[in-house]
Amino acid sequence: MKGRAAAPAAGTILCAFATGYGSAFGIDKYGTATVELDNSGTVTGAVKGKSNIDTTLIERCAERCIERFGDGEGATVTTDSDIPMAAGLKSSSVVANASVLATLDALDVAILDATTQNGVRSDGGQRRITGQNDATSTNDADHSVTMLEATRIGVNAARDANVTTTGAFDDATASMFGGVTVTDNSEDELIQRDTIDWDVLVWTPPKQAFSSEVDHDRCKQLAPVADEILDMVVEGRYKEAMMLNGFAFCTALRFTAEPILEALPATKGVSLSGSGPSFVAVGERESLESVKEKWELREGSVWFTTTVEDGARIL
Ligand SMILES: Nc1ncnc2c1ncn2[C@@H]1O[C@H](COP(=O)(O)OP(=O)(O)O)[C@@H](O)[C@H]1O
Ligand SMILES: O=C(O)C1=C[C@@H](OP(=O)(O)O)[C@@H](O)[C@H](O)C1
Repeated sequence: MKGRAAAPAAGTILCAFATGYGSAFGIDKYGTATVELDNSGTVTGAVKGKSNIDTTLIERCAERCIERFGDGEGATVTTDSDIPMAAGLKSSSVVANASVLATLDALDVAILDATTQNGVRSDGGQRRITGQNDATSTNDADHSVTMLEATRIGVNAARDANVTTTGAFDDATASMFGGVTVTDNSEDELIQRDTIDWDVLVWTPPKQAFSSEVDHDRCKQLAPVADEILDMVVEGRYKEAMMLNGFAFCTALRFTAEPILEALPATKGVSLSGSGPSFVAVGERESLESVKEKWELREGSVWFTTTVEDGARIL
């Protein structure tokens, strides 16, 4: 049996390194995973076109799905992603979500949408929805699982593979569901989800910053600031939250805040994304064009994308 899935990248509104509360939004750039089950009893990972990448994360995603829903199968998991790795754009959440969904698909496990299951969707008049933590999140005997629980499988695989500090449930839900998500990463709980419609400008410098290597103690000192930012996020003041998050985490993670200054006052929605080194700016395309001109004077790539309302999907 074979399964295939895609998941989008994401940008940061509130980084979870300070308090465990985080917020992120899905963007229109995707990675995919293909899973082929076999009788070997062993799971092997591969990254298309690259041979020097640690495949522990994607292997643990498939293994966790097989341990829970399978019967000792082996598998080959292959990812194909043009999302820069360790750039702050959630490449790890993307491949984890895609690998989990592809494995569940290959195992013929039914994937339930927690939002429709609860009878609420983030459309029409009800923009912001809260309390999506499904009580009956999974039914192993029935061979079914909600997308929220599938997200938790990937987050736990990321913990197994040591590619995360808090588990990054904020990034994982933004990628799995699209829109804006707000989470408590210490409990892997989804607090809030919202839909937004922004143009997004990204600057990715030619460097890497691995989330597992951040100075967590230094970030924790930002707790009082992170509390203020969380209040803004819960009120839907996403752009102001990003601006404050950007200045705060540039200080803690020792990045220059110059790209944020360059984006002001064109947009308040500008931040370092995750553990960096990418920066993201959001708003109307016209006002972001002036930011693009300034960011293009820097080394690396500057590109436009948009937010996405839908997240990961089976292909
Ligand atoms: N295409 C991929 N295939 C397999 N694993 C990947 C892929 N992209 C990223 N990863 C995993 O994610 C890790 C990077 O995660 P992280 O440091 O959190 O950066 P990011 O911000 O990009 O998520 C890599 O070390 C690798 O384990
Ligand atoms: O590993 C983690 O716990 C986190 C990683 C960060 O993202 P990146 O992986 O994009 O740096 C950050 O945004 C998130 O809130 C928490």
